[in-house]
Amino acid sequence: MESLTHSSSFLLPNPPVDTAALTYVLVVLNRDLPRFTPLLWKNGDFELKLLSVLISQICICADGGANRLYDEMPLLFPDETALAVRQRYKPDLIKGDMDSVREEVSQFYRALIMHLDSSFVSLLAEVLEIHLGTRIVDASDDQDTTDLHKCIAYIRDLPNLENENASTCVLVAGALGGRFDHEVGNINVLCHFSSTRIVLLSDDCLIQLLPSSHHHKIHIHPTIEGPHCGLVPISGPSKSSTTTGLQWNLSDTEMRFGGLISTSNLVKDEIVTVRSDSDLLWTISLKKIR
Ligand SMILES: Nc1ncnc2c1ncn2[C@@H]1O[C@H](COP(=O)(O)OP(=O)(O)OP(=O)(O)O)[C@@H](O)[C@H]1O
Ligand SMILES: Cc1ncc(C[n+]2csc(CCO)c2C)c(N)n1
Repeated sequence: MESLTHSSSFLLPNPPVDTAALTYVLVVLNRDLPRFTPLLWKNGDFELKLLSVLISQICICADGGANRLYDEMPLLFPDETALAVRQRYKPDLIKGDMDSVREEVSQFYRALIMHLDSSFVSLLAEVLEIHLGTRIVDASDDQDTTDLHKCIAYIRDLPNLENENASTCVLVAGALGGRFDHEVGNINVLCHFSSTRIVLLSDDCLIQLLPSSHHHKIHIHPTIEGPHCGLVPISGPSKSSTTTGLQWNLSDTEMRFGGLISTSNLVKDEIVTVRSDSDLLWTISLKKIR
């Protein structure tokens, strides 16, 4: 069976080069904006941003997630004007049923053409006819899937990412805390799009799916994450799960809700390995100091 490698190196202030092996897409949800969100925005610099349009790194707001970006991103940069911050962190797309995003916010981003200082960049944009204002996609006709689901479906179907599902990683900011129905809905999105790498993030922890189709090798970065972690059989009972690198390892162990699930575990090594006959959620705490 093939092995998948996982790493939270996207949260490091200076990510190692191997982070670039994945194409990251950021989705901002309608929940407190994690304070590390600017770090996830590899393309916060507008020149890089333009280049990154060409390599498909994008930021999408799920409906009311745009309000969070508009209201809360400037608070993370108290020495700058709100306008300067909003210009730098402009979403490429706002998608959802549009019952939460405020009109002034969608109007602001729709009209926002990135401020271009570099004549080379503006010329390139002109030649390539790149539209720099935010696209707004109203998907209010679908009341059966969540806004996050709609955003992931959009990413999965992007023509230039279609054949690169395995090397695309969607980082979802603001996925946890607050309403439990939303949290469960977000976890359900991990299960629905199980072949897409998706990481749910809050200030406190991250959650991702470890599909049973693969063995898993998780690189732990102790400066930013751990030690608390958990493994949860999310799609039904697991007859056999085996791990290394944890304080309480599983060894061909059965897990199910109502029986044993692995919560309040601790990472011990810098590499954790997991294999299971059932899809598991991996969760690890994130450190406050970053
Ligand atoms: N409290 C929360 N916890 C976790 N995720 C959330 C929370 N609130 C919103 N989200 C996420 O942000 C997305 C956009 O939120 P938004 O409030 O715009 O959704 P909504 O469709 O208006 O929700 P609802 O109509 O149920 O209030 C949701 O699809 C969900 O993924
Ligand atoms: C059985 C069932 N339960 C809840 C909803 C409602 N719902 C689920 S996702 C969504 C869109 C939220 O942006 C809405 C309104 C439904 N359709 N079917």
